[in-house]
This record gives sequence, C-alpha cells and structure tokens, in this order.
Amino acid sequence: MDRRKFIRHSSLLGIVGTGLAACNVTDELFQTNEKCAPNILSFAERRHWLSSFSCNIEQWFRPIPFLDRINAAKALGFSAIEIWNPHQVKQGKSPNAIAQRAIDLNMRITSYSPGAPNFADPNNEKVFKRWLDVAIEAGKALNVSNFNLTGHKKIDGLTTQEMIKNYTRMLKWAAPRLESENMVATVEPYNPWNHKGHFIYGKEPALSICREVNSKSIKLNWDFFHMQRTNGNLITNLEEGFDQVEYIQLADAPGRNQPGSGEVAYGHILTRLRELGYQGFIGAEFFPKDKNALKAASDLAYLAKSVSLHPPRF
Ligand SMILES: O=C(O)C(=O)CO
Repeated sequence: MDRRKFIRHSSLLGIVGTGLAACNVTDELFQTNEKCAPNILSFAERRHWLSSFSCNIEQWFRPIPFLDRINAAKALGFSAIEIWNPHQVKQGKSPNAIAQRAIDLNMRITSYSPGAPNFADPNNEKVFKRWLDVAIEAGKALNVSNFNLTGHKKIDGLTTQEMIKNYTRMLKWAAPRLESENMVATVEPYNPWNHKGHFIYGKEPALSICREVNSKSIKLNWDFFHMQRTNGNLITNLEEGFDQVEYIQLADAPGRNQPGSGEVAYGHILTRLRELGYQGFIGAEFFPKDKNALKAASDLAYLAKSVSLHPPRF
C-alpha cells in the first residue's frame, strides 16, 4: 500500500495522529476518532475488556484494505481477529500474508472460514476432499486449529434428509484426517432470514449431525445471531447443545450489529456461557452500527465489564 494511502487509513483509525486530529468528514463516515465520540471507554479499558472477543475483520472496517484491518482491530483494543476465505487473492489475501501481519502486530487468529464447497452434493465429493487439504494447510499457515464449515446449500432434486445424509457422510470421512491433525471443523447453522436456500438452520439438525459423526474434530460454531433468528430461547438451547460447541460468535438481532443494539440480553447469555465452561474466544461477527467501529468496540467492552467477563484461558 502506498504511504499516502496508509497514512490516510491509519489516521482514520487513530493509529497515526490518534484522537488528536480534529473531527472531519472521514471521522463522521467512519467514526473512530475518540474526540468525536462521547461515552467511549478509554483505550486501556477497552483493551482489557475486549480480550474475550475476536474481531471479525470481514464485517468490521470494510472500506479499508484487508490486511490493514488487522491494524485497525488492534488500534481499537482487540487482541484477536477472525477471518473468512483466506485465499481471496482479489482482496489482497493469502494465508501467509495474513499470518505475517498478525505476527507483526502480535494479534491472534481465532477462526477462519475457508469457503467449503457444497458437500451435501455427491457430485462434489472429490472437490470437497481436495478442498479439505487446502483448508488444513491454511490453518497451519494461520496458526489456528479450528475452521468453519458452511457448504450446506439446498440441492435441487434432493430431499432435506438426503442432503443431511450426504453432508454427514462427508464429515465422517473428514473426521479421522482432522483428528490426526488436531484440528476441528465446525458446522455453522445459519438462519433462514439472512441466508435463504440452505438446509441447516438453527440448533437442529446441526446438533444431530455432530452427535452422529461423534468426533472431537467435528463440532459446532454456535452463532447466537443465527440461533436467535431461527430458534430464540437462547440459554436453554445453549445448555442443550453445549457439549458439541467448539466456537462462539455473536451479534444482536435483528440488525446484526453490536450487542445492545437489538433484542438479545447478552449480559445473561455471556454469564451463562462462562458458567457452562466455555473458555474460548467469542467472535464479534457483526457490522458496527452506523459504521461506528469505535462505538461498537466500546459497547462490546462495556458489556464485558458489566458482567465481569473473564478472558479466554489457554
Ligand atoms: O455468513 C454468515 O452469516 C456467517 O455467519 C459466517 O460465519
């Protein structure tokens, strides 16, 4: 990236020039300038209370080049990020480039989503098998042992039961390979409002699939946003599915912005999550409300502070 561009982006984020610059048009567009933002936790407090969360840099900081979003997340106080397709060359991504930037900034990568082919389709069996190798190699480069599976679009001519059967069969095939690599692939159920045309929505059938595969390497990515939109009843459902949960993500509903912007009582939920024994990161997979990243980070930190959320343990 050329220097002028870097300085422009960095200033937007308060990396260069920090909050001392006067508020300007870009701050209004992409509000991260602390001077413009009342009721914002200080950087030190944010950094402390954000330590449980992993910033989804696919949904945050969308106007800026991909790798620089890692700097942006750090500048807001995050110590971890999650990503989607690490091979998207057009976006300036490659597993090695992402890993290097994360290492340079001492940022951890907690999950990646390498764009699984639709493996409920028996015609995709070979593609899926080749893809699994690529996904595993990406994880090694990124230094992260869990990745997210989607690949559950409806297929014309197949019943839901048939699609689930094919999907489960491929996971049973993948499980021993993943176990030998000490990696975990997570099934992520979506919700029918934001993702039309899938066959895995909400708690069931994702939970049954994982129970049937019965492997420490095939677990759930439990995204409270999708769960709320599909099933509601968040605490009871979490308790029932918790034995299969590997990774957690959140967003408020229905807007998919930060907690506090919608209908979900996240204070209770995060408290129960830690009581149940979840010790990992929580993916902040949402769009900062009004594109105000600083406010979103501060709101998230306030939430953690309000319930004294203890940081992940490793
Ligand atoms: O694409 C989505 O909605 C996701 O939740 C991916 O993790």
